Amino acid sequence: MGPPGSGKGTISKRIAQNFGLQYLSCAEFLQDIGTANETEASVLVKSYIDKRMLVPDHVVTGLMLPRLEQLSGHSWLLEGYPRTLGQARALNELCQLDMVISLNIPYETLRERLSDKWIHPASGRVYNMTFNPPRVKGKDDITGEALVQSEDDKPEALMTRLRHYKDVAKPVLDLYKSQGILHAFSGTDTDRIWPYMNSILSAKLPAQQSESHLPPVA
Ligand SMILES: Nc1ccn([C@@H]2O[C@H](COP(=O)(O)OP(=O)(O)OP(=O)(O)O)[C@@H](O)[C@H]2O)c(=O)n1
Ligand SMILES: Nc1nc2c(ncn2[C@@H]2O[C@H](COP(=O)(O)OP(=O)(O)O)[C@@H](O)[C@H]2O)c(=O)[nH]1
Repeated sequence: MGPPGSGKGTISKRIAQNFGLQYLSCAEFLQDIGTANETEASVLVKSYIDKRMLVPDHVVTGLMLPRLEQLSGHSWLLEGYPRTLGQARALNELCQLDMVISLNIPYETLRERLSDKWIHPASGRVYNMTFNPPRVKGKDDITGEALVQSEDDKPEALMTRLRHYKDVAKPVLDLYKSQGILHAFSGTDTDRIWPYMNSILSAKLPAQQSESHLPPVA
C-alpha cells in the first residue's frame, strides 16, 4: 500500500524477483481484462480505468479472487489490491495474509518523482528520468515507442489523488494494523528503504524460498 508515486510498482517487482514470489498487479490485471475481447466485464472494467476511477469492489473482487485461487500452490505478492476496506474484507475471507507493506513517502518527494515520471501507455512500463531513465530519451526500452507523461501526475491532480488515497486507505491500514501484519516503511529513496524491507522479508519468508542473491531490478 502507498500513495501514488510511493514506489509500489518499483519495489514490489524487486521483492517478487528477489524472493521468487508470483507478482500480481491489480492495475495490470484489470488493464488486461479491459483490453481483452469484449465481454460485459471487460467493457465495465475499461469504463472505470478510462475515467481513472476504482472499479467497484464487487466487480474487482469477483475478478481478483478467482485469479488468486489459481495461484494457490504459490507464494504471491499483490500490488494494488485491496485498495478499499470492502476489498480487504473479501480477501480476508479467502486467506490470511502474512504481511502487508505500507510506504510512507513525503509529499514533496512524490511530487518530484511524478513530475519526472514517464510511461509507455501500451505496456504500463514506468520510467523516471533520474532514477530509472529509458536507454534512449523519450523512448520505451523494449518497443522504441514514444513515452508520455500523465495529466494525473501533475501537482494539482496529485493533491486530489493523495486525499482520495488517504481517505480510502486509512481503514484498510487500520485493519491490518489490528491484525499485527502491517509493516510501514518511511523514506525518500526506494534504494534506502530496500535494505530494511529486505531484512524483514528475509526473516519472514521460508529460507528455501528466499533468493536474495538475485540482483535487484530497478
Ligand atoms: N484495486 C484496484 C486497482 C486499480 N484499479 C484501476 O486501475 C487503475 C490504475 O491503477 P494504479 O496503477 O494503481 O494507479 P492509480 O490508482 O492512479 O494509483 P497509483 O498511482 O498509486 O499507482 C486505477 O485508476 C483504477 O481504474 C482499480 O479499479 N482497483
Ligand atoms: N527519484 C526517484 N524516483 C523513484 C524512486 N523510486 C521509484 N521512483 C520513480 O517514481 C515513480 C513512481 O514509482 P512507481 O513504482 O510507479 O510508484 P507507484 O505509483 O506507487 O506504483 C516512477 O517513475 C519510478 O521510476 C526513488 O527512490 N527515487
